[in-house]
Amino acid sequence: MASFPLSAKEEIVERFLDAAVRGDLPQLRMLLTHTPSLINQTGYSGWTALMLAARNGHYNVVEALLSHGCDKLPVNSSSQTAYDIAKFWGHSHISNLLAQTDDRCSGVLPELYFCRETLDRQSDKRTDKAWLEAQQSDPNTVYLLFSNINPMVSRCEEDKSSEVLNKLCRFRYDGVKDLFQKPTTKLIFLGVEKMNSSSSCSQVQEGSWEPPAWFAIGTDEDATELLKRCRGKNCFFTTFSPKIDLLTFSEEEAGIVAHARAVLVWHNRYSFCPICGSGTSVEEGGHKRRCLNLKCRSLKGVYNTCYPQIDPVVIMLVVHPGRNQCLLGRKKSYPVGMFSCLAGFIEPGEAIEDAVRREVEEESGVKVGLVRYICSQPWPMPSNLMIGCLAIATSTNIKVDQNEIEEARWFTRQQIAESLHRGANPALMLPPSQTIAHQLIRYWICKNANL
Ligand SMILES: NC(=O)c1ccc[n+]([C@@H]2O[C@H](COP(=O)([O-])OP(=O)(O)OC[C@H]3O[C@@H](n4cnc5c(N)ncnc54)[C@H](O)[C@@H]3O)[C@@H](O)[C@H]2O)c1
Ligand SMILES: [Mg+2]
Ligand SMILES: [Mg+2]
Ligand SMILES: [Mg+2]
Ligand SMILES: [Zn+2]
Repeated sequence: MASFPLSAKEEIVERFLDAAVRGDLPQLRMLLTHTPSLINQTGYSGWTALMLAARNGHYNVVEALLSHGCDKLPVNSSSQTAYDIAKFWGHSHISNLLAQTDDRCSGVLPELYFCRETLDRQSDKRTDKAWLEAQQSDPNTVYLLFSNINPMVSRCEEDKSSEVLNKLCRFRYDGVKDLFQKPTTKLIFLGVEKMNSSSSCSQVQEGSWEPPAWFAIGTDEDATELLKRCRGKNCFFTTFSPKIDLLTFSEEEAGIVAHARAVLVWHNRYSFCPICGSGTSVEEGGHKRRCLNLKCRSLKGVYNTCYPQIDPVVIMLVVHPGRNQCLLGRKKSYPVGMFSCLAGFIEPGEAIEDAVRREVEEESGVKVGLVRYICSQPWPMPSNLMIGCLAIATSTNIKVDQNEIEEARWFTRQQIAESLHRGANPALMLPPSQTIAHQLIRYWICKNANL
């Protein structure tokens, strides 16, 4: 077979990869110092230096590559990451190293967006009326304002490179107390601040530090009037494209928004007793509604209609029986090129596993066998609980239910890894990292191909 001379660039890539194969750390370091862009390059074999070092058991080379910020996500033509390769060849010290360092190939999910419990909910305090009243007028208490279920926010101008764009507007008692007089105002006790490094040390030591309480206020007052309380600051309510706006809080604030929105939307929907239609009173720091009709059945025994409701939804990454492809679908409403995990509401009397199997078959015609729960995420659009699973398909033919989704397709690990690694490409855009769908997909890619 004729061989063609290598270009200067190809030659240096091959020298770099050869150093990784041989475990020649000084040579590898020298090349990397001269040409840092070599780090994630692949040669003719389609393997990166990390894969080659992992294959040949060169722990120190893997370590050096990782310390230079090497990407662990790329896969070879057999859809194996460096982690898979190290594991396959029995280099457990290397696969352990690849699994430990950072979030991405560990097969361990990072904390999900909307999941951080920034406040201590102190649910026992919800029935302590005197304590709640004292907190309301306390000058340290923090109030968040919601127009309907949308929080008042200001644009974060400090760090333009950050993904955090919106910051919750915080008010003190004097700035909002007039709203308490209105009968339609809802006041939700969200919890108290957890002690952290910013809590005053001397006060904590003396035991005199009382963590500030946080409340959400839901009001139907005119939004423009409400915004005047910010005195000219760049504030607004997240009414426009709520999904996008709600994904641009800090992790700390996202969890608080998820809690408040789900409770407020429940108040909006359940202002009258669902059992007898009478009016209701609000109790327990906004976490309960009691029917005012003394003869109502809801006052006897436990009625879940008295408490905030959430809707459980299954969301699943369906894996091909051959393990190297996954099934993603797109709704008409998705941005062009975006595909995501299939999802659907759990129906009454249905177990999670059955809901997964039914929704996948309804939407794509694909049959599912094994279902494994992975993680969950509150999804305040407005009050879903997303239950994330991996599911193994037992059939592969796709027949889409056009009412629910526009298209479903099998994607290879390579296609997914490339989209995660290089960002959106015209063929495949994955949902943003704040979604459980994205994290399930990443989790599957980062794990060993054998589930
Ligand atoms: N966080 C994520 O990554 C992510 C990804 C996909 C979907 N989701 C969320 O999951 C939810 C459900 O997904 P879906 O729309 O594909 O569900 P789905 O496939 O069950 O289809 C929705 C349809 O089912 C019916 N339905 C049945 N029970 C319902 C209920 N309790 N509430 C509302 N409608 C019900 C309605 O006709 C509705 O149009 C969506 O609202 C979406 O917000 C989140
Ligand atoms: Mg669906
Ligand atoms: Mg469905
Ligand atoms: Mg459904
Ligand atoms: Zn009633």
